[in-house]
Amino acid sequence: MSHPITVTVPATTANIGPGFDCIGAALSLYNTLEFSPLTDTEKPHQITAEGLESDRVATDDRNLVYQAFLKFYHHINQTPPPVKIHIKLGVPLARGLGSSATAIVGGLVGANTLAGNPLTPTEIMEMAIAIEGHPDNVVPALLGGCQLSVADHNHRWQICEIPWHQDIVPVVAIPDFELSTAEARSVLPSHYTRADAIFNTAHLGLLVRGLETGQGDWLRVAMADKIHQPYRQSLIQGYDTVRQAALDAGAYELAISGAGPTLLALTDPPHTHLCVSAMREAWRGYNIGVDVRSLAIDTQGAKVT
Ligand SMILES: Nc1ncnc2c1ncn2[C@@H]1O[C@H](COP(=O)(O)OP(=O)(O)OP(=O)(O)O)[C@@H](O)[C@H]1O
Ligand SMILES: N[C@@H](CCO)C(=O)O
Repeated sequence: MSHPITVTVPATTANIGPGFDCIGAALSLYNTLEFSPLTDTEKPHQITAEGLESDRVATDDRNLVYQAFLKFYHHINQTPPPVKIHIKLGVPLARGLGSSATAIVGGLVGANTLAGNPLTPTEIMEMAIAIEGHPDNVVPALLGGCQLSVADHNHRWQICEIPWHQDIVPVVAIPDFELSTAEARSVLPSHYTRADAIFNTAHLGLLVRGLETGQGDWLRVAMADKIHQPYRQSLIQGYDTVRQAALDAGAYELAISGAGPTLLALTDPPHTHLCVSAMREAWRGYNIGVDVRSLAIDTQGAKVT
């Protein structure tokens, strides 16, 4: 490794209502990871972090960027080189905006670049999905855009980009409490009724067409879900109030972003400012600090410079 390498990875919002574990979109909010050689030392790594909540990031062997880095070298049967990793955090941790995906994708892309790109982008994607356990954050984090990921009978992934209409604005309300994905998955049932399966199938189909066309009538209906949101709403104090505030301000609908607790409203440009302030005020009514932002869809995914 001779030159420092910088990998920029976008946040992602997964599920978008009915697309549990299969659809997600990249957002214009980023983590930046710098990889450089570590010389004149016995240590295998030196990990530092700055920015948003950086004191909450492990800087030892448990660091998720480093874990992914190690897994990459194990996969290619090489000894990992001593590495300095500096993390600039823009994506809040454990809030449902794919922070773990940025770490996994960043660690794999950084390692692959340092090693001279022995793995193809598809192989990196497959490794990222295997580490994260589901594709809906890591795939858009890697590729950008809104991505639907479907495994075939041979466990190969078909990745389908869903066009995102330019007039659909994602607004995220990020509260100042964490909800780990593991906890938010632990409350989900293991079986669902046929009615619930049909409900989500129909709504995901409508969501895909709604995102593509920007048709408000479809988007108002399409974000409903029976697989995860009904079970997670009680973990997010203020959910109903924030949702109602967003709808009253003109949002099409609101969904839990990823595993939560961030809430994602989809709206149109004329209602964006109203929506931002309504969601902020609604959560503040619960004495919950909140950072509300209107974002854009990132179209580039992980970038190496
Ligand atoms: N930049 C980072 N460097 C190291 N570890 C990170 C980084 N970002 C996230 N992590 C790890 O990932 C954990 C959060 O993962 P978790 O899956 O619970 O939430 P999330 O990925 O932010 O949300 P979601 O998957 O719902 O979108 C953090 O607590 C931390 O251990
Ligand atoms: N589909 C995942 C996204 C969060 O990692 C979930 O909702 O649990």
